Amino acid sequence: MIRADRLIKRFAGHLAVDEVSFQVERGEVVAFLGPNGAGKSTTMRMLAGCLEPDSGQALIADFDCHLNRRTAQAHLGYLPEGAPAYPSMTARGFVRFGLRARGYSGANLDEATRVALDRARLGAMADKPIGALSKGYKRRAALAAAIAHDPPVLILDEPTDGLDPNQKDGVRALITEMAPKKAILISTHLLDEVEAMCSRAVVIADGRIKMDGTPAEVARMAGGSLESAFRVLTRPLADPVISDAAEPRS
Ligand SMILES: Nc1ncnc2c1ncn2[C@@H]1O[C@H](COP(=O)(O)OP(=O)(O)OP(=O)(O)O)[C@@H](O)[C@H]1O
Repeated sequence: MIRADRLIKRFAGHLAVDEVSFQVERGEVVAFLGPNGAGKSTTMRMLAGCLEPDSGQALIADFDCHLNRRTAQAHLGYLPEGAPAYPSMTARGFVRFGLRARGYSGANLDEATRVALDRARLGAMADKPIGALSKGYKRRAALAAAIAHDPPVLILDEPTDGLDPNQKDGVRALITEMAPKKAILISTHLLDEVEAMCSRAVVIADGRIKMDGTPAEVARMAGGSLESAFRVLTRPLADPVISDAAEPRS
């Protein structure tokens, strides 16, 4: 359902994404892991059809994200980094706006809006301007808009960023609930999140894929802990190599 095939992206000569390839099938929740600046958001933006790759192909539900962008995006819910871009709109208005653009109207529009706001737990905040919401509620407004049309593919860039622990649990539960019918790619820096809800982890550093496996397989390559594996796999090239790969850096 999601396919990155040798994606390459340069910014002013800097190679941000370097021949990245992986796939996500229906029923999978795949974690996209990597240090700051590794190339996660850039890859996700290319998969979402928001950024053109220099070369390689991004496919959503077998549709090319650039040659066939509108059809690909019809199958996709994308939560970008940060907050929705319309601070004077309410969260409800923002969700309705997105649904209308996708052709929803009348009772279907009302029902899809109600379900999305409910699933993202907006509560009374649904009718306040987005600009007046806290960071966590802004994030939830964006999440509601991403899932409102019940797409088969979700690309969620740090979906729990800015949420308090209870709300993090709520979003994880929502992702787990949606997982059987969807292909879901999430980026996160929270390794407990990966163990709690992801069936696979793709690790990226310096724009290149370092490992693609189940969380247990990734953890096993460095003594059984995801944190140690993350450190070993994403260690800057200039760092000295530790003789025992099973030991995390201090
Ligand atoms: N629009 C842009 N113009 C120039 N450089 C960019 C642009 N977007 C990203 N980059 C660079 O590309 C590299 C990858 O950035 P990206 O945002 O994809 O990383 P990331 O893995 O999502 O990081 P983080 O975990 O901090 O969100 C970085 O070096 C970043 O500075």
